[in-house]
Amino acid sequence: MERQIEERVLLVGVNLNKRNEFDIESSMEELRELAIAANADPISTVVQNKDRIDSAFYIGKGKVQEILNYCEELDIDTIVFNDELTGAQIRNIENVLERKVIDRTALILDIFSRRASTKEGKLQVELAQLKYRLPRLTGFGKELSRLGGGIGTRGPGEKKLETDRRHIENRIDEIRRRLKEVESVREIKRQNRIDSEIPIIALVGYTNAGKSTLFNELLKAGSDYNNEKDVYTEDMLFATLDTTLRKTNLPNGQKVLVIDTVGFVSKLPTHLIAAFKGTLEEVNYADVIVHVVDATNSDFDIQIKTTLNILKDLDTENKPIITVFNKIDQQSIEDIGYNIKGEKLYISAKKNINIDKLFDSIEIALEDKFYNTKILLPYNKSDITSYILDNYNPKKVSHTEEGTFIEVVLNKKDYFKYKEYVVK
Ligand SMILES: Nc1nc2c(ncn2[C@@H]2O[C@H](COP(=O)(O)OP(=O)(O)OP(=O)(O)O)[C@@H](O)[C@H]2O)c(=O)[nH]1
Ligand SMILES: [Mg+2]
Repeated sequence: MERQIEERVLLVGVNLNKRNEFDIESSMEELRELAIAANADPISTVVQNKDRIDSAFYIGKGKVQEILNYCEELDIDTIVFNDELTGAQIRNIENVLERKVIDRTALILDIFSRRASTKEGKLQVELAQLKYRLPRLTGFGKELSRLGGGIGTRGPGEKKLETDRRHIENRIDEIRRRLKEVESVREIKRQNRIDSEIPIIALVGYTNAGKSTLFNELLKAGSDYNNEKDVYTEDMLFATLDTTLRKTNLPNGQKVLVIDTVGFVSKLPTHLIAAFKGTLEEVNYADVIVHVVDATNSDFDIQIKTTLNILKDLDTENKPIITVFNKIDQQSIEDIGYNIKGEKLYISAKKNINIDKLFDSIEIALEDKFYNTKILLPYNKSDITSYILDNYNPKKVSHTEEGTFIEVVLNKKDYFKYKEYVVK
């Protein structure tokens, strides 16, 4: 475990009063939760109303002086800004405050660097961190870190982030090469999955919506469910960072793959979106997308928009989307009243409310790719019988005089291949 650093942080934001954005209180609250997720201790918040961002200081220069007083009074180690800063802004502010200054992007990258667990995830986070750092090299005064570490100084694993341009460029090249290798392995696996024609259900949505909780709940219906394989869930932003993919079966017996994905957040750093496109690409191959929404969050409408925008970027527009308003155990349906295209359901992943309805909707969405089949295989066709028993989860198997009778949901390819054995 990493040594616990009690980094005392001050959160700073600018209220531009733009429409269609989070209101500033929600945005600052989200920044506070992000700071907690990075193990920091958010001590206080400062917001300035402004018409536009100051190009030299982000906030007004006078405000920076005011913040210096807070920093001394409150014994602040680090100041976290709610938007991405330029290298010059970081340098200018650090010169006045004589403390480490980081922005929302560095904060998010820091959380990701602590949590990424797969080889690919770690490489992607490091790449995103280095690309973020490259144009800001002069802005980072490592010596200003009063704790000798903390947010913005960590890389995945134990590695210290590099500060030398040439080293960074070399490291970026090396990571790119290594990522290519990992990607080619993933491409082979993906091709195998496409060939096996097992349909894919992808759970997507804003961070903390309940995707992982729903993932575990959906897998419970599977015939070989084992709770030791449950994924991690937590009331915290970015509990999940790596895509998890698991095989299971629907109540109708049909085999499926379910994927749990990283959550989205507003102002997701562009480098990180690029980096995580790799793992999110799995969503491109999904047959159904289940968009999980936290119905108890007062900003769920903006969270929906943020998610849909990122999905659009991923080229998933022609896929069926089922929107599930989750946490309905804590929110009345009448209060939701949100208009959205496609199918809507109200569920609780935690309290198992309406999960059966979600299964029905998923089965219907997959219907045209699959056939509810009754098949009778003579005993001299035992190779076909074994193939079906190995690859499907039949609803019923019985041995009759004429052969093995199987009731099963077959995929299109197999249905037509074995059509001569289908019984009405
Ligand atoms: N009351 C209530 N809480 C829920 C429900 N579903 C999930 N939660 C809680 O919401 C929090 C977040 O759940 P997760 O499943 O980790 O959410 P996630 O979408 O995977 O979040 P990230 O991986 O961080 O993006 C946890 O504390 C869950 O226990 C629900 O139906 N009702
Ligand atoms: Mg999760």
